[in-house]
Amino acid sequence: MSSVPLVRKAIAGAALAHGTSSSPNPLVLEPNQESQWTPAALERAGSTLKALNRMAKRPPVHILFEDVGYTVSSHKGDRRILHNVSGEFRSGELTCILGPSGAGKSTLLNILAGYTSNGVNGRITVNGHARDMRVFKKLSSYIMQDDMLQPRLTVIELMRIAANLKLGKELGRAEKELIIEEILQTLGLWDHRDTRSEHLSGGQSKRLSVALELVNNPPIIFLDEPTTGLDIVSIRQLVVLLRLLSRQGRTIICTVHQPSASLFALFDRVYVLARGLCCYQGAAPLLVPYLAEAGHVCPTTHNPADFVLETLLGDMEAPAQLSELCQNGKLCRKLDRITARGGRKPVLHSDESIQRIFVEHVAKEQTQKMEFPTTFMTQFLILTKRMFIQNKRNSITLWIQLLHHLVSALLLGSIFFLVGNDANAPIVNFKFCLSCLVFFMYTYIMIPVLIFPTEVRLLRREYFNRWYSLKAYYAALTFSTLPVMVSLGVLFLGICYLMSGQLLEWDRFVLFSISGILTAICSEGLGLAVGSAFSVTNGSIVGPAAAAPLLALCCYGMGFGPHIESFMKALMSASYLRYGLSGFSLALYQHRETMECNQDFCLYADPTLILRDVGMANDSYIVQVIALLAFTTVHRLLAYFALRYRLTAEFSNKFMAYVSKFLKHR
Ligand SMILES: Nc1ncnc2c1ncn2[C@@H]1O[C@H](COP(=O)(O)OP(=O)(O)OP(=O)(O)O)[C@@H](O)[C@H]1O
Repeated sequence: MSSVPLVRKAIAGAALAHGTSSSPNPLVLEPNQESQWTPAALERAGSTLKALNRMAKRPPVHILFEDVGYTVSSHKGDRRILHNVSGEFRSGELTCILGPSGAGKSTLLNILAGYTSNGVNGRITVNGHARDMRVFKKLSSYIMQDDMLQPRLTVIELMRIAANLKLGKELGRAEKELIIEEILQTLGLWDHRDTRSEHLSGGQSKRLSVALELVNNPPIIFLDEPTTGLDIVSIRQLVVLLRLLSRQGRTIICTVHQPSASLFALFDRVYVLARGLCCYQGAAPLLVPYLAEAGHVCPTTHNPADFVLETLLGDMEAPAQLSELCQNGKLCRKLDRITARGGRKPVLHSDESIQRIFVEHVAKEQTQKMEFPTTFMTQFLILTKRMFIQNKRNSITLWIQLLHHLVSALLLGSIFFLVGNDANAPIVNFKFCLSCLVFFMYTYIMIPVLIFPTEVRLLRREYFNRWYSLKAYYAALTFSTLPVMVSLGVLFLGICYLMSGQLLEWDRFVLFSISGILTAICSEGLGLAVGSAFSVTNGSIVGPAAAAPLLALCCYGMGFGPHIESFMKALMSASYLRYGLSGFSLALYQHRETMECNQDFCLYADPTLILRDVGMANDSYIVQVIALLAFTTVHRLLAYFALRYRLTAEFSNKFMAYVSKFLKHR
């Protein structure tokens, strides 16, 4: 079988991606169009194919699913979203899942990609074997509908990070660079390699999402609504590109809302869903005859994709009727020759050879102990570097933070001006400590509460596609915020300390600063836990609501320290802020000479009396530090687990299932 038509198509796709095509439909070439292809376009397309094929060391993958159903539970009872649909997606084909809004397209894609598994029934096999998610995830990439790109990084930087994380030491630096260049050339992004992701157009962003996932050459790519929000030219470019990639032996499955007639013709296989039922599965050109067979005759001037959607929405009986006709996806309409003109079957390997390659590949993957392509340390270093660069480039946020710390420090310094060594005003100085504590608490709880929910959305695709472990991400996140937090915290405390007239002793200032920074780290952990579990709106309520009782508990007993009730003492020990406040107070008053008294009698000239009356006389500084570290660990573990659950689609479903069970049993 000649490979010339295939190469022609690749050339066409690549040329289109480079904007050099003048053909209205570059994927279908007439013989006399040959001369339109310049040597440069030929060379470029040839090299594109070479590059991607050189990477293609992965097995082709066929996915078969039978009687797949999906049920969600809510307090109103169970709801069936997918009704035992079947189907098959093959290597070398570009498949489109089509259907009206709410038909269950994304749900089916989530199930096939392995993103949803709770509430799912049926069988999914990969090349004849039951799907093993551990292996399958290494073979597939899922580009989600609301996919977001890491901001403040250029296209080439993002590609390098993806290559370093996904390819590890498998390839050297030069080879990685070559692969990156070739992928970007193929996707028409090479000229934009120095553009930051937030400045890319919608179409370029979608193509970059595909480029990032292509780095490790996955044999299966799932894309949920990749064309949403794009103009007609960008949609066409993207679909042509996906078709080119499928021709290299990949299985590409995407959901599409309403493709135009010319776009529809670019898909090899169409899977039509309506009300959770499969209404058609097979070659795109056979959809119209199939509908006619069922009594729905598509006018010749009509777009088949529009017609099928209108039929499914306009005729209440149509989904059930069509589903019965194709046995809910069990029957597939196949074309002997898939392409309309001069093409060939896109299957690149026989089933037996696929089976053999796949079995070998699976065996290899299973013997490899590593869950991710790189070690924890490599992931940690790459992610930390990425976060540092992003933080550094986010100069407005840095300036706002600096201003916030400076203004607050000057304000507090002015309010508590030179109260530090005044024996008449020890309670005022205690309030100064409390104000510093409140500053660290609110600042560092609210930053992650407001920022982290967006970060979770950014993280979702990378985490699901196994770029790195959550532990590495979390460790990098913790580490990357430290330098700014410590520098700004020390600046704030330094200004406050000097203006409030505390004793000018280095050791006291160091202990005072340690308490402040630890309170900030601990508060950030709490903010991360809230930000991981809740949306910005809910988190903005939950964050301060959680902090308020902790704050009340921390300053209980002011003035009657020796008489604090034991149960209140137990409650107070549950507030990490108490340890912060105690740390501040001990740093200022422990082992201190008598304070200045400019009156006849100053009750609190002896600093031990102040500590006694605020209930901290028996506290030890080191215990406060250990307690703050322990709370930091607890908060960060909570945040880690909340994030892990949040990153799986299952979480909300499971949560709703528990709520509904609870309501039913009442
Ligand atoms: N976890 C869930 N809880 C309740 N309903 C759900 C859940 N997941 C999906 N659904 C419902 O299932 C139906 C199918 O949703 P899905 O997102 O798969 O549709 P879709 O075909 O992708 O729609 P669109 O094209 O508009 O994105 C919708 O009615 C949706 O409300």
